[in-house]
Amino acid sequence: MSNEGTLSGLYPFLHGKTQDPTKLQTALLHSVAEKARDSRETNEAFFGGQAEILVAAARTLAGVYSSGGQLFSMGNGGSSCDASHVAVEFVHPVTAGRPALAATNLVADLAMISAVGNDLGFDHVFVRQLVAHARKGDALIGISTSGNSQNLIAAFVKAKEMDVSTIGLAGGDGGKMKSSGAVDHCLIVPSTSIHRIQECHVAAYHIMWDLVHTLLADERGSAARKEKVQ
Ligand SMILES: O=C(CO)[C@@H](O)[C@H](O)[C@H](O)[C@H](O)COP(=O)(O)O
Repeated sequence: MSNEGTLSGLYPFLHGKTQDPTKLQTALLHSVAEKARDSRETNEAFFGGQAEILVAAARTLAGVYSSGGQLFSMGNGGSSCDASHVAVEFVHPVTAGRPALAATNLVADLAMISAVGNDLGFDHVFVRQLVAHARKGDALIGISTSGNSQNLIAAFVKAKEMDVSTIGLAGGDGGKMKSSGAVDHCLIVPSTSIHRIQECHVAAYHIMWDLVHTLLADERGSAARKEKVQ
């Protein structure tokens, strides 16, 4: 899936070993086209293969919200930014008229992360917060390009012990996120390129957010119709 290796010919240009500006421009344009194609193909393969898992995850999350639960999000590095983005998306909907839904980003508090990381170890930074804040019936989403970040896996395992629903966004072969059996809905981007995986993750949680609102609106509509009939 990844085409990262095929572009290694570009690097001599960037290190000034080749002085031909025309060749460099051609190589740069070629790189844009190649990466855009890879991005498109990865996106199509991902959503083509995993739409049902995405809908199932959205149904679970809509159920959590309609029962008064909330969402927690987590990730490392670039995926920590995605975890933050997920929480903002739910709390502060960009589309007018959609209700705010409770979501907490477990990566937001540096004092918390440094205290738990320093005292107990980095593997505990999400588990600790989950135990403190989550309740039975809530949901946890974890984002990892490799699927192998131990702090996420530990939190997923703890979430299942606490009856918290789990949604995972991974890449490659899904790593431990898939093999742990602790993730109820595991979406795996079929690529080994971190960038392509991250791009699909953003699209996946945007779509999931939209599906959750659609499901909740449908539920409100059904309840209103029932009330009218009675
Ligand atoms: O890919 C980026 C930035 O885009 C890196 O910062 C990356 O997120 C970090 O290496 C993470 O620690 C990787 O963790 P994970 O995605 O495998 O869970």
